[in-house]
Amino acid sequence: MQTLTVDLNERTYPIHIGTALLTRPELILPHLARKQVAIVTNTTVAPLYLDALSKPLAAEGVDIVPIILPDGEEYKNSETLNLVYDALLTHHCERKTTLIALGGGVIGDLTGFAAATYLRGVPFIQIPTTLLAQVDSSVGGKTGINHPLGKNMVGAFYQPKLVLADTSTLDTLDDRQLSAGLAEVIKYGLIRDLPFFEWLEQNMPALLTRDPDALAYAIKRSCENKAEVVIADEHEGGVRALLNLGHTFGHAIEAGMGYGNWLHGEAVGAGTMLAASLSQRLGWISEAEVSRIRALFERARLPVSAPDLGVDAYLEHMAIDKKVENGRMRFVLLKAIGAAVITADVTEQTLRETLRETAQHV
Ligand SMILES: NC(=O)c1ccc[n+]([C@@H]2O[C@H](COP(=O)([O-])OP(=O)(O)OC[C@H]3O[C@@H](n4cnc5c(N)ncnc54)[C@H](O)[C@@H]3O)[C@@H](O)[C@H]2O)c1
Ligand SMILES: O=C(O)C(=O)C[C@@H](O)[C@H](O)[C@H](O)COP(=O)(O)O
Ligand SMILES: [Zn+2]
Repeated sequence: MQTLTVDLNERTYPIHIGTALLTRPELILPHLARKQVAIVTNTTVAPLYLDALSKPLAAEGVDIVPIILPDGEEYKNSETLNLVYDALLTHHCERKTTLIALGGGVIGDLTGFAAATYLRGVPFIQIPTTLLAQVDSSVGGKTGINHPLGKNMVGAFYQPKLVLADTSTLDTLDDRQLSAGLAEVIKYGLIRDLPFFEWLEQNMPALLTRDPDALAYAIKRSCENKAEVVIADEHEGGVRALLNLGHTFGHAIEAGMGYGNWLHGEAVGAGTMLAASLSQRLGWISEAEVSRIRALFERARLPVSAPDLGVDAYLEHMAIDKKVENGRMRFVLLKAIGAAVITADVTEQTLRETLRETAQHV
């Protein structure tokens, strides 16, 4: 097992990464304020991993409240959040009850927001079971739910007490979901870590065939990158926005296509290609660099062309992006592979030209 630390003063917490961690209650017990946990999961993950997590904890005298939600991005909303509050209240969960998120990013984001708001805040633990959740969503404390008008529009910054990334759970993940997770892995290389990008170019076949050492390294390096950014800027006053590369376009794709139709990672992949193309139009990166980025996404089996929602529909979705400041959109763009910046210096004409590319790819 490898352990990283997200150093945030009184909110500091460990990320444990390794195999067969789910069944080790000794990793969880020190982080419980009392011996009661509510395990929030979904109808897909519960039959796979709920018992493996619950039974060893119950054997240590922990009272378990299982909360099993419907599965899908389309359920990351206020109705499902209310189901969590209902269950917590029905079972008399208290301020020292710990919420455990067992699942992918949807469960993690929603459970984290429930924890931030139930009784004005209860402790929570992230047990991510998708690659995407292990490399990104379980770390850093962004929690929340979707609104019909926009992704993650209601939420809170609320850090977990512990992240337990059991890489054995990835054995049951399908290939499409594995690729979706790789989109966020590639993101770290693009925004701040050229050597990691180069490592990914060398090791993509090993990742796709689920070589355990390659996966463990990719997860660790991703979490190190994410932790460094979050430590520098927990509440996204500045540099944290770089973690949003590809997301301004990507969130528009997810909402515009209907939540769940494009996976988050797929939308980030296609959105990152639009960000790369926009960076090229501004003269910041070369055509050769754009091709190199496209080649890596293609090898990760991710879409590199965005759907044709229509330019105006894209602009409408993007106008309510969380990075908008004084009514102006701000974009995360590339100065080079491994060097992202945030800028508001994009004319509507350049943006429209970039978005018109989407129509050419369908
Ligand atoms: N908070 C953050 O910083 C952050 C970062 C990135 C993404 N996100 C959010 O995360 C969400 C995407 O997360 P995701 O890609 O994990 O999707 P997801 O949570 O929908 O999980 C993908 C699918 O895999 C299933 N699953 C989970 N674990 C499994 C396992 N071990 N074996 C088999 N099936 C399994 C799930 O039930 C689901 O059907 C989006 O809502 C996105 O906005 C948040
Ligand atoms: O942790 C962050 O910061 C990120 O931006 C990580 C993203 O991968 C993630 O999808 C996040 O939820 C997007 O942030 P949002 O603020 O645009 O919802
Ligand atoms: Zn993301």
